[in-house]
Amino acid sequence: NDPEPAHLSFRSFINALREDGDLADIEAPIDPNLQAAAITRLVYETDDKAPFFHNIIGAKDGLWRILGAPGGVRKTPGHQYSRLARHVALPPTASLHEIQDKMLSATHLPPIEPEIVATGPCKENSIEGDDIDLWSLPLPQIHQSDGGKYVQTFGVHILQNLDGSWTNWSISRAMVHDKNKLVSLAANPQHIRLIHDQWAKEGKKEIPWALAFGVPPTAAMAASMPLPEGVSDPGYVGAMCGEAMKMVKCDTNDILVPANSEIVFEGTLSIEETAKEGPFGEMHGYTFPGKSIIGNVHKITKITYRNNAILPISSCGRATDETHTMLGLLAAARIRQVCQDAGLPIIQTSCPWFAHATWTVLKVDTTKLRALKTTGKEFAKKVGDLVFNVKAGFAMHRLILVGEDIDIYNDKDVLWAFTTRCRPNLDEVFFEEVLGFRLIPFMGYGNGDPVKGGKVVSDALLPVEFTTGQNWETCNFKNAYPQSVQDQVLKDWESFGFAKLQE
Ligand SMILES: Cc1cc2c3c(c1C)C(C)(C)C[C@H]1C[C@@H](c4ccccc4)[C@]4(C(=O)NC(=O)N=C4N2C[C@H](O)[C@H](O)[C@H](O)COP(=O)(O)O)N31
Ligand SMILES: [K+]
Repeated sequence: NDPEPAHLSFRSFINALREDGDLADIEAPIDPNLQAAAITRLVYETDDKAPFFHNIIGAKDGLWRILGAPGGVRKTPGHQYSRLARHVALPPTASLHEIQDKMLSATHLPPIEPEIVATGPCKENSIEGDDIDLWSLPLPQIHQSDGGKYVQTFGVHILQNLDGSWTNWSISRAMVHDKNKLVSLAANPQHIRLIHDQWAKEGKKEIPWALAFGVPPTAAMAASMPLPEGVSDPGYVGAMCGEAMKMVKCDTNDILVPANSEIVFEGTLSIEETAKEGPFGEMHGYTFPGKSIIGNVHKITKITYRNNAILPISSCGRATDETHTMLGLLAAARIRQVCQDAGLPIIQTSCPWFAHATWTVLKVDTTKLRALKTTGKEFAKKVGDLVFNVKAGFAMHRLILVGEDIDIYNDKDVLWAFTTRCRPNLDEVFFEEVLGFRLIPFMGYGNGDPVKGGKVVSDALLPVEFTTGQNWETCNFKNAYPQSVQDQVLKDWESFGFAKLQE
């Protein structure tokens, strides 16, 4: 057991899940080839407990146990997002808005730089140089048609820009390419790509790099979020937590990694060496068998790891997994921040799971909106021009604008507003010149340019919300009857034989 709390220690986080009744301890022998990921996949599709595989077939010398679905959703009413809440030291009843707020809380705070400690649990064991043979490890096969063993689906890549003034953490998939090599996907505008190109421009051949698995949960959340260029994740997370992150230096380069990481791959990201990467079962729910692209090669010089190390995996695909609950939710959070920093009257943003992180719903403060004396067309264009040209908006292809009466974290509310208040075409502003996201099937496997356009802002505000405000009465139980009638109905409800109402 680690002394740190759950948001600062992966092992404490796992213990917290167990205490929440949100962990399935599985002692049976489990095959890392498909079986572990398949169990994890069904956990996502049924909102069940996080699977902790204690007995992975082929594990040796403490490499490794596996935790699946670190960021999954629960079915327990009122506790649906407790696994995410535990990542950021919020109570298990925290809402998605509160989780987003917490992740944005350090936006305008000075960083608290990490504390470098001499050693830590991640240094308990090591494998070096020629002894490194990834093929001898119990590598997970996440989906049957993946192009390789995606050992990396929830570790944190750590890189610095050329002068070391910026340390970037990010989650990007990587599959095993050779006994000591990975190949990863990080395309424009991701920061790994940006840093890679900076070093390439200076004629460098390789970049010092580390990949840390089983990092403090708050670090995994920050790594999943598009912080502004130049904002170092360690200092941001320190400011968020109100204390310095404890980091140790890699043995074979100067990269700092969280001291209590489960497993650390140390090495370099090659500037020139590339290799076939993919296909991989994607966050939008598709694998296109046999379709690979070109990725960057990482060379591992040393592996260090804790006793009985734990590998976290994301068996991503159809909702609801970490690519929706972390990637989508936190990109939406940053979109809120970007809009507010630009003075737009946006009070909340959400990323409905059914939209697989391709939609962001924006709740507008319509009192402030009316003061702008603008129209739906103008406002939609303003929001799109901003959001579709910043990194946080990169993966989003539809923004939906709604008023205060909509609970944007409730799918029924979102779809009711979208289907009844947004006239197709007339109330929509299309963007064909902005950067598009190739991984979405209608882009990468669609009819148009795979990396340009295909975006829209759908104005689901009625014109009256821009002038004098809501002029309708919603036809539902809470709004179409006087309170006295509602009270009477609720009082009689169960005595008439109806089921107890969910709060
Ligand atoms: C939480 C999470 C985020 C992911 C990913 C995954 C998980 C679990 C897996 C399961 C591995 C699937 C793929 C999905 C895949 C993907 C690729 C592009 C866009 C969205 C997803 C990609 C990836 O492979 N490559 C990539 O460039 N970015 C990814 N992100 C998004 C990035 O972590 C996010 O964008 C951050 O902000 C990066 O930091 P930065 O802003 O650059 O400092 N992966
Ligand atoms: K990041």
